[in-house]
Amino acid sequence: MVVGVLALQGSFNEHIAALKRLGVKGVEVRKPEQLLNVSSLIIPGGESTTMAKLAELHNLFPALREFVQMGKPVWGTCAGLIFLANKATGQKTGGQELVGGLDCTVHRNFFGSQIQSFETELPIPQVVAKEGGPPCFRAVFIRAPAILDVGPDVEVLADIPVSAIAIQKEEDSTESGKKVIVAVKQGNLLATAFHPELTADTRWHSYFLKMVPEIEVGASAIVSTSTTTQSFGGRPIIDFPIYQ
Ligand SMILES: NC(=O)CC[C@H](N)C(=O)O
Repeated sequence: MVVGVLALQGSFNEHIAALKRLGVKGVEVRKPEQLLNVSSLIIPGGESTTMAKLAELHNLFPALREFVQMGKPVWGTCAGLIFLANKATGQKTGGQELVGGLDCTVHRNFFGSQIQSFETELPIPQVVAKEGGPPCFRAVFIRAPAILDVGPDVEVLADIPVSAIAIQKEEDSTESGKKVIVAVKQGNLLATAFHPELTADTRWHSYFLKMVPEIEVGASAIVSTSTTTQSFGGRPIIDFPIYQ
């Protein structure tokens, strides 16, 4: 079986390239019927409201919801996390359609706009326990969401302290100094507020593939990640043409 990558907008090519490094074929999914041919699905980062409008246009939401409810492994990165959340705050006027299934509330742009994008080293023991390698992962946050609360069946894989800069909207109940959740797993669902596909470390993709029974995964390749960053007030800012 092959892994589907929702290819409406955003970083779907980067996910396909990461899967290829693991010897797994990723196929672009744009139509509901294409979901019949894949064993699992990655919903990439991008612009979630644009992706939602395109998904509506292609009548994808009913099929995506059925795919999740069938227990098929689905991994949402950034905008993909927003897609999977049962509830999203900080939406644009008029809101956006969600696939749902992940028992959490996500703030769509918790860390702010493009200029507040950043990267950091995140310790993620549950993934290291399965994949080995260094204890930390390079986490690339681009106009990133954050998970404000989770239900009882959601396993928190990573969280980070909230700096004052990160609090963008008065409705955020999270005061500076508290933590927000940025990676979770709930049964067949995996979600990260950051972009492993934008680094050369394929351990996240290998971890996800181990959730897919039909797929044999080779050893994950850990290549030192060197994202192009420039510092801005001490916070490395990601300069990713893909998101400009
Ligand atoms: N890098 C991303 O996927 C950004 C997602 C963005 N917060 C949005 O809602 O569109």
